[in-house]
Amino acid sequence: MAALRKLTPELSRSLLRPGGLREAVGRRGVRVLRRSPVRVLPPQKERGAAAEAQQSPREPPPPTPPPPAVERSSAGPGLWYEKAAPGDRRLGKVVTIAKSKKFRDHHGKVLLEGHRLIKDALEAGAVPQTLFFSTVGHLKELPEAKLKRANLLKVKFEDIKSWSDLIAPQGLIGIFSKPDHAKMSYPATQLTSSLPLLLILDNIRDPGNLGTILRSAAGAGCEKVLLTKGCVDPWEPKVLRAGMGAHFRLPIITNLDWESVPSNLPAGIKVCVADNKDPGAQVETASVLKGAGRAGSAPGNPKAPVKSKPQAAPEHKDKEGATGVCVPELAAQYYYENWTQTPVAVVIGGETHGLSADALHLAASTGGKRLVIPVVPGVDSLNSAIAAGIVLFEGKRQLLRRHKQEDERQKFPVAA
Ligand SMILES: C[S@@+](CC[C@H](N)C(=O)[O-])C[C@H]1O[C@@H](n2cnc3c(N)ncnc32)[C@H](O)[C@@H]1O
Repeated sequence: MAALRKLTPELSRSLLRPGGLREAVGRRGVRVLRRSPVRVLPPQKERGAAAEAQQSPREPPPPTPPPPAVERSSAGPGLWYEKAAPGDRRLGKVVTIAKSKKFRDHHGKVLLEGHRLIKDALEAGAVPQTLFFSTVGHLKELPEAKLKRANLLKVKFEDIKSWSDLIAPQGLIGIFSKPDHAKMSYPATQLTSSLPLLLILDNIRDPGNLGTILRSAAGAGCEKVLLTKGCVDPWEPKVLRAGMGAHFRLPIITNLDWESVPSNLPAGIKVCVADNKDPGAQVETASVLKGAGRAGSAPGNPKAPVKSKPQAAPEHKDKEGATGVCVPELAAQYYYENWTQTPVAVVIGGETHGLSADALHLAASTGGKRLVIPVVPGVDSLNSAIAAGIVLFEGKRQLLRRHKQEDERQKFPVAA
């Protein structure tokens, strides 16, 4: 009976509600209340009255649950950030993006780590989506205006450390929309130092090499870099790390097939190839299999046996009967002899197979040459990044010297 008395106020409240209640007997003989499975709604007016009755001061409606708590703090005017709860799924995404090219391509997102890289990216106009940081101080060092549309998420340094690839993580990682070179604005100093010198990369597979080459290209003042299909993704974390910000200093055009390379080059360009192949061997084998490895050592005398005019050789079959793609003959010269004209491009071959037949055809069609870095006989080819550095900085030296000579001719014209 005591239990029944306890229920009485609840029962009376329930009876006020439309739809009615029915009583049922509980397991231990105590009457408990159950909602009727069928609710008959009164006409609209009565429902309003019932609602009013529910909202009377004596009968307050049950409080609506509050929205999920999001702790937001200010990092400056108009700059709000959240604190990540343990197990926040956005943190997991970071790792996925970092590791999967497929994910990066599919979602059009890239991962950038470290203060300097993120600052460079923001200044070049890259669009941040989410920024993970461990202290508010990190945000203060970045251009504030560029952060306003990003999700800012404060996480524990230990978490960043556990995702980070860096030896000394800085506590700052960002997910950005994949930058579009056509929409980037590169640093003024880079633009004013830019030379009519382009770089084409042919199957560079190693992330460390690609990053190092991009860094050298930016340092030499290259106008842009073209990456043919087969090169490693430049947005891979290891490439970004080795690139040291080069990605945001000059246009990098990716995933090109050889047919579309010429349309990405300025008109009238000469394309040269950096080549470790011994031109002496070229006389005997005017054609090589497409993609097959070629002689690895640099020549003693690169000029001796080659013809100066490039010409395409016909297709042939090799000993095993596989159809080969013929490569044209190209004149060879040492890299330190004059090869620059305005504009000029250099192709660097891949680590495994060296220069492709496509690269050699492009060079032949533009009147380009093989550029040879002489090495001690018996020493194998140079690392692609080292070769790129040597050739690019020599190209820079030649272009600047020519520029200086032209300047002097204009200042002090020789009287006819
Ligand atoms: C590691 S090498 C390629 C080795 C490859 N196994 C071959 O035999 O061709 C990669 C690229 O670096 C450049 N390179 C390496 N050594 C060079 C040299 N001595 N002179 C000019 N370019 C060189 C070439 O563009 C070459 O295709």
